[in-house]
This record gives sequence, C-alpha cells and structure tokens, in this order.
Amino acid sequence: MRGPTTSLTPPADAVAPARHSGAPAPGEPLGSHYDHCFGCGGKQPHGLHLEIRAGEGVSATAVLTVREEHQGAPGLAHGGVLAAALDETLGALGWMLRTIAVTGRLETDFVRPVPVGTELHLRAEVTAVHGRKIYATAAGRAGGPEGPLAVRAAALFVAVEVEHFTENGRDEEIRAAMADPDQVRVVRAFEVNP
Ligand SMILES: CCCCCCCC/C=C\CCCCCCCC(=O)SCCNC(=O)CCNC(=O)[C@H](O)C(C)(C)COP(=O)(O)OP(=O)(O)OC[C@H]1O[C@@H](n2cnc3c(N)ncnc32)[C@H](O)[C@@H]1OP(=O)(O)O
Repeated sequence: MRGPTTSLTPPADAVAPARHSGAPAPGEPLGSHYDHCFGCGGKQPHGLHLEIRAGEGVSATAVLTVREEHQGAPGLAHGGVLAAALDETLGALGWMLRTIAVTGRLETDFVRPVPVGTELHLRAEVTAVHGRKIYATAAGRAGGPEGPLAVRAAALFVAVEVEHFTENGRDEEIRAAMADPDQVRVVRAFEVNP
C-alpha cells in the first residue's frame, strides 16, 4: 500500500487558489473557528488568542506576542509554540476558501531565536490546490510585517467534512459544540461552499 506523498511541492496539474466571494475584506478579522481552540479560542485560558485577519488574495495575517508562558529556553520562545502559531494562521486560510481543512503536514524552519516580548507578525497564504490538498506557506517576522524572518513553514492541508470532527472528537465537547448556536453558524458558513 502506498503511503501519503511527503512532498510539499504541488503537482504539475495543481490549480491556483480561488478566494471565496464571501471571504472578509483584507484587514477584517476572520473570527475563531472554535471558542476553545488553543490557537484562536477566546474561551481557552491557556491559548495563544490569535486574532487572525483576512489578507489580500488567499492569505491571512496575525500577530503573536510572545509571553513568559511561551518560553522553551530562558527568555526565548518554545519552537512548538511558534509552530502552533504558524499552524493556526495556516489553518485559518480555510476561511478564505470556505473549506474546512486540517493540517496533514507542517514543515517548520526556525531561522532565528525569538525573545519573550517579541511581536511576531505572521502571514500565511495558499499557493496551490490539488483536489482535497491545499498547499500553503507561512512566515513569522519579528517586530513588524517587514521585520527579520524568524520562522517559516510549508504545509499541506487536507479538506475534510464536518464528520471529521463529529466522528473523532470526544463526545462531551462535540455535544457542547453542536448545542452552541455560534458554533453551528461557523460550520454552516463553511458548508455554503459551492
Ligand atoms: C458541530 C461540531 C463541529 C466542529 C467543527 C469545528 C469547525 C471547524 C472549522 C475549521 C477547522 C480548522 C482547524 C484548524 C486548526 C489548526 C490546524 C490544525 O492543527 S488541524 C489538527 C491537526 N491535524 C490533524 O489532526 C489531521 C489528522 N490527520 C487526518 O485526519 C488524516 O490523515 C487526513 C484528513 C489529513 C487525511 O486523511 P484522509 O483519509 O481524509 O485522506 P488521504 O487519502 O489519506 O489523503 C488525501 C490526500 O492528501 C495526501 N496527504 C495526506 N496526508 C499527508 C501528509 N502528511 N503529507 C503529504 N500528503 C498527505 C494524501 O497522499 C492524499 O493525496 P492524493 O489525493 O492521493 O494525491
């Protein structure tokens, strides 16, 4: 049996991504896909609380302020926290395509150390789409959108149906999510994808 291809290079017959007509205008917040999400959830006390905004084309931006609780080494951000911030910003690109998609592969380059207190400016964009596969890249720059490159990632997201969550998530949280009208609205927003 053949396993998944590990290449993050889109195949030759991949197509350019199309920004969904209902995607928010550049600069507008995309909103959280789940209140308790570690990356973007407002009700997640341990989370990164990223406020992700629509960018031009099929892109999104966010700013992570590196806090004491994000340390790996004294005064420096933990690489896994930075990867999580990249993953979340990349994951929000689904809003721009109106496709629910999860990370299949995430490759991260840590280019320079990121001190506590840094405002890390994150930008992610979809580069190509091939069937259910969404190819994307992201970068995090220190201090501003044009600041020095600190981290970058290449990723492959895979489009899934809502059943990916309802069939795999723990019952307790799934039941609560399905009973939350705001959560149901989020899912419906994705389901309008033509
Ligand atoms: C009312 C309740 C509602 C709740 C809903 C909430 C709203 C949700 C809204 C928005 C959510 C956004 C969330 C963003 C959060 C941030 C992002 C994350 O952290 S996501 C979490 C981490 N990721 C996972 O947990 C995935 C775990 N993996 C899987 O579930 C599967 O492996 C999955 C879905 C990725 C693929 O499995 P397959 O069975 O569906 O599909 P196959 O056939 O294996 O793959 C499809 C294609 O993709 C390639 N592929 C798959 N995995 C690959 C990999 N690792 N590397 C390269 N290619 C891969 C394969 O080779 C195949 O390509 P070929 O069509 O043959 O060309």
